Amino acid sequence: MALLDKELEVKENSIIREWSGQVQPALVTCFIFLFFLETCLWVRNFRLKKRLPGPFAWPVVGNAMQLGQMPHLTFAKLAKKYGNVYQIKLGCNNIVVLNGEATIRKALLQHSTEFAGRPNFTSFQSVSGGNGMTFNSYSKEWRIHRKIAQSTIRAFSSANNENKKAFEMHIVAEAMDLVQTFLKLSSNGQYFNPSHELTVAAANVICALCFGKRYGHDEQEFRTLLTRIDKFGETVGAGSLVDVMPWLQSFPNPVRSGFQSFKEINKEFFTFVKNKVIQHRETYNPNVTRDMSDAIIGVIDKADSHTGLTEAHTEGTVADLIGAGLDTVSTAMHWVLLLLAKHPDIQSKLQEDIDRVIGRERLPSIEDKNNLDYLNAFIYETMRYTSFVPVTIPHSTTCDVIIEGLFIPKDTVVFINQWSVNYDPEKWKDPHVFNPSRFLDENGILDKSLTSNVMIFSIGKRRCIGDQIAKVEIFLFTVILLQQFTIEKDPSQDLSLHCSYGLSLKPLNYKIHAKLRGAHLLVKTY
Ligand code: HEM
Repeated sequence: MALLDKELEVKENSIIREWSGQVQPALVTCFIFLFFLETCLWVRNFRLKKRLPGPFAWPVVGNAMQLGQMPHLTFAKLAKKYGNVYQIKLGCNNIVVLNGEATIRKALLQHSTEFAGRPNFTSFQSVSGGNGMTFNSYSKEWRIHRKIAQSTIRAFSSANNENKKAFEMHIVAEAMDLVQTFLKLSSNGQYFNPSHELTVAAANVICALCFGKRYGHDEQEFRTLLTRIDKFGETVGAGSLVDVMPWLQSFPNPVRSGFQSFKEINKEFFTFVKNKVIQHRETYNPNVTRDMSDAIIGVIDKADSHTGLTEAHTEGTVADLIGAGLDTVSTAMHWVLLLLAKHPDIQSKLQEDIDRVIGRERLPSIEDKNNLDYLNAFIYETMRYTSFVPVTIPHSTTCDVIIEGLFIPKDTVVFINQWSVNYDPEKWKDPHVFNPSRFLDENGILDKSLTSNVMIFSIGKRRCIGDQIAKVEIFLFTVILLQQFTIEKDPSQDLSLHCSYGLSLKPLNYKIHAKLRGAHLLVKTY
């Protein structure tokens, strides 16, 4: 038996050797053929001006291997060589990359409809049950959908004084809860990673608006859900390989397992939101609008008009707002704390201003915003310097379009490199230096013509619809934390600006200590 096994083994080995002896040259020939074919096509299209400028794309993978860890930096480098509009290839997909303020403005404002689409990516269909607004392409239905989401946000944050105040109180309440949590985590001189607490705080603001409910910092189920959502942006960010190389799904590899967990995260998150919306539907009273979920149910589910939208879109909209609202604001606050700890001189100056304008006897309010120019400058500089949404969610062209004299066909995927706007050396002196004062004029007043040059919320038809509420949240969280604490870095750690890449850039783990500034903490006033 053993002999037979040995014989079979020998036979198998020789078959494998023979097979690989035939297959390997065939593979190499195939690759060389593909390479020459690709080169000939590239040269022909380039000569016939059928192809936009851009780097040579390798067969099968295109330029995927050239993107590096931080694709937005590679995109900016390539713009120096090929101009502000060029083409790369990821897998078999042609992708146009737009760089620089003038080009991006021209595309997204002057040709707003042409650039308002979203690619038909598989990963996008897993988000918000496939019925959200953010990841769906441009259409008549989509326009109605976006209007509903936009007016719901406005109604609950700025439509009238009463709602403005209620929104402000939600944020102040969360900020004060964060103060208590930081105090606990800093007890006995401890240093802690603020990441999770910031996510809970941001999630609670948007959950309070959408569901009229908030969660405690130590509610385990909520914490687990939020930790998993943290990974969401890695798959939908520009340069993610899941959608452009579908063949990666056919054998075990990190991209495939990343996509599996992306689908699970989305399912879990969407089920959480859907259940809340269903509870709202069951207790819905048309005479009392309790929160954003009720408002959206009222406009989509209960409306007589033929919007083309269904109950599934109601759930998709709420999921969109929560998803977009928590990750971005918490990432912004993550950078704010890191930069405060890294620049104690800037932090002291901010606190001096806060003490002068607000003092220690009352809580800050949104009315203080106009009197705190240096703090506003600090927040704008944080957004510019970190450019933490470096490339927008991928767009696509809704029809053929010509930009900067270059032809882009319908349904082309378009990456918009916001980072290139925020680091343009023509616009910003020493862009790699963190300097909030660049936004102040000689009298220390915020220069609004400069702040409008920071690009982080995108522009045009796909511009972020939560920009105003995000700015209010970031201002109130920052001013309250700075009034109560001095943020100190862990002396045993070098505070680096290294971050992970995805839809948003997130700082890598760091630790801080929140040192109480006064003898006692202001009592809760809500
Ligand atoms: C500092 C915080 C935020 C930043 C930096 C930010 C940035 C962005 C960016 C870059 C986009 C993509 C635009 C594009 O594809 O061209 C976007 C889209 C969006 N944002 Fe925000 N966002 C923030 C906060 C929020 C908040 C708080 C909400 C709502 C609660 C929100 C809701 C949305 C929605 C619904 C979209 C999709 C718009 C569309 O596809 O038409 N965002 N945001």
